[in-house]
Amino acid sequence: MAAMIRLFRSSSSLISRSLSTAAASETVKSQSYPHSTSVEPKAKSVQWVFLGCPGVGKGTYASRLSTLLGVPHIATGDLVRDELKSSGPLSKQLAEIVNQGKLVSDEIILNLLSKRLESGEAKGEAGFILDGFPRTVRQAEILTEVTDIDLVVNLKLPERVLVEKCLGRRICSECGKNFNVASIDVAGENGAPRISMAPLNPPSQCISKLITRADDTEAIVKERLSIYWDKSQPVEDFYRSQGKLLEFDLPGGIPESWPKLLEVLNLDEQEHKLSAAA
Ligand SMILES: Nc1ncnc2c1ncn2[C@@H]1O[C@H](COP(=O)(O)OP(=O)(O)O)[C@@H](O)[C@H]1O
Repeated sequence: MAAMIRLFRSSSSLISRSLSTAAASETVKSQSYPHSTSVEPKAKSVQWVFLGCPGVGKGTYASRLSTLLGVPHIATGDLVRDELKSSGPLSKQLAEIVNQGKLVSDEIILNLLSKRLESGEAKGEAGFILDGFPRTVRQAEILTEVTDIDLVVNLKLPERVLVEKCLGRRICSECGKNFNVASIDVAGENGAPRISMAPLNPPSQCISKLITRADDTEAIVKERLSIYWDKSQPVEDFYRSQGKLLEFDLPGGIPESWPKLLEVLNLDEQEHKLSAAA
């Protein structure tokens, strides 16, 4: 136990050093979130967290917002998968955990995140959109100890849609882009609206190179969902009680959801300006 605490301490102090540098740059403060926003993207560096079940689209929307706001999108799932691809000593140990849909230890995640933040700091990165972290209340507490989070966006979809989306997910092994071959049309239950999502098909040059994540099988997706309800949903309550949680029910696929998300974040004007300038 003492060894574990020492490891947490050293990991959090690493994170602390990296994050406090990011925080030293001008940061959007939380007073206007989650009810109304007045962000001036690019001019300020946000420190946001994306929460949501496996398959909800955290990576998609966090990545789009990171481009719009000029801050790095840091996904701990990607850090874990990069480590898995390497031949490092951690790789075999991680494969067993991840392929069963279980959570990696806080110690490993904090080390991977610290390394990523340090390399970003060296490149002059400021702010961040975190995706997949924090995933436990303990991780959220550690994050609170080391920096201020401005806003936590909680993306939501019905469970049936989540499973179908995970099973339809494909990645091009060459260009790394994500696609989804699922054609989703789920009737609304208990007064919720119907949800339809057209497939996001790959271009012809990617078709022969598509791969599926080893943890995107039906049994493992269900295991990941049950771990989410058990370990990660309390993180929603953690941030809700701090008034930082912005709940966002996705109305459909990217064409329907992206403009609505920009609207609730008060970023729609900004996107118009950017697309007009492009
Ligand atoms: N913050 C974290 N804590 C523990 N394990 C994590 C964390 N982030 C990622 N992982 C590991 O990496 C896997 C893939 O993460 P991610 O791509 O975020 O998955 P999901 O699609 O389930 O949201 C997780 O199932 C887990 O094993």
